[in-house]
Amino acid sequence: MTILLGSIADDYTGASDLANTLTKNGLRTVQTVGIPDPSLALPDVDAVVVSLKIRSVAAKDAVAAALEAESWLRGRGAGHVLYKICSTFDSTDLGNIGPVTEALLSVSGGDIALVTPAFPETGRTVYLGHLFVNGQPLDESPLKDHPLNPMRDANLARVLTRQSRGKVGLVDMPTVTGGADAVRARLERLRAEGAAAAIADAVFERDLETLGEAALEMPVSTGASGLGLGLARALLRSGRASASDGENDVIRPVGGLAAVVAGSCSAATLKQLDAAERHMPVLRLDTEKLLAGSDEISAAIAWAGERIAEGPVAIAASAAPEVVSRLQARYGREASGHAVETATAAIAGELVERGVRRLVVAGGETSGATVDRLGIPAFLIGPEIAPGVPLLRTIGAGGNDMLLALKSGNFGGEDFFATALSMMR
Ligand SMILES: Nc1ncnc2c1ncn2[C@@H]1O[C@H](COP(=O)(O)OP(=O)(O)OP(=O)(O)O)[C@@H](O)[C@H]1O
Ligand SMILES: O=C(O)[C@@H](O)C(=O)CO
Repeated sequence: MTILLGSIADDYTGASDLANTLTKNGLRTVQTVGIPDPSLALPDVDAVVVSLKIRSVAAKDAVAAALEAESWLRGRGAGHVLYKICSTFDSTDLGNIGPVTEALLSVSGGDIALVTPAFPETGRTVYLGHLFVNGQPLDESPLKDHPLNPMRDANLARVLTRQSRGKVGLVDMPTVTGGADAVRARLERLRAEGAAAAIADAVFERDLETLGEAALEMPVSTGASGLGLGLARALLRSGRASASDGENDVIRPVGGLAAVVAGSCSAATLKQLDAAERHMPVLRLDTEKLLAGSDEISAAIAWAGERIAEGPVAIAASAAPEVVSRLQARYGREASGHAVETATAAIAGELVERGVRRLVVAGGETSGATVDRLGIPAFLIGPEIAPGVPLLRTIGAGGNDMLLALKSGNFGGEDFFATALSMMR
């Protein structure tokens, strides 16, 4: 297998989001969970997205994991590696976007990376280096209350500078509008001034096509699905890849029981859970009890056991910002996040033990913990459920094929859970 485009995703929902975009734009794509075992038979593809769970870990651990994935991808021919980050630039000042980008550059012989989280299809745009989420500056959007990495600064050059050793420049909108040559010239100037990363403006898909064309000539870039779209279209335009129609085998029915497990506390997920109550039983976990060590997991499994034969059920740790803050004040931000993830993953694991084969998971960290717990090695990419969320089919799960959707916290319309389950048979 020779890979044209390699990607390292900092979380699993982000990986499926990017894999969805690459597939929709004509690249045959597979999503692996970590570096695949050599015994895993992967289909012949143009792009591999290696999912890692490194968004919220210490920078040195994120760098080590990303470099290992980079070496695996380059060893299979990847000429360009995209570091897939969140379209809302989720990270902290000690965070990993800067260190991982710089480490990938240093091993690949590159000297500057284009960086843009723009993904216009889901309302993420970058103008003069500032990120807007559905028209609101990042620091005024619901992301200001994120449980793990509250985003309180919309100026991405400033955010990235705080995480980086090198200088951070800007490829502004007038430059992007000038086309790929203007972007190349700007990058040349920034490089000469010693910048190792350049935040790039993008508001429309055509901006991402321009950036994709320029980025493809360099070994490394960092961005969200929008940059993936630009890179995929540039690969097709260059004739190096030819458009594919996607994988039909993905939607073959799997049968079994169906469930939703949610750990995302995003405004979108909270609304989706309220809407789900119209279609299915929804259990809201008591996270105080969960962390106090009471038997909340067994109680949740017993609750599901009484209902699931009749149809899908949903179990959610998700809570409003003030509830999350109370738990964090008591146990600490990382410890409470980790404990809740471990519990939701354990619940998902038990549900699968009891016959669930169609599973929707909401939240990146939650999905990472769940997919790891289930030991799934890789996914084929199916049709899109909502922008940024494809239907996934497990690869290498033995006789236990499953259909999954890993929903990024902020993605999907109000009826996302019902829509996703209706596409899984
Ligand atoms: N009630 C709660 N109190 C405290 N933390 C919680 C609670 N419910 C969930 N969490 C934690 O909040 C974090 C939510 O992060 P997660 O990545 O799963 O969702 P998200 O950030 O909305 O999704 P994405 O990363 O895809 O945007 C997880 O660590 C989860 O365990
Ligand atoms: O880019 C996004 O917003 C998502 O793919 C994601 O990474 C959320 O975890």
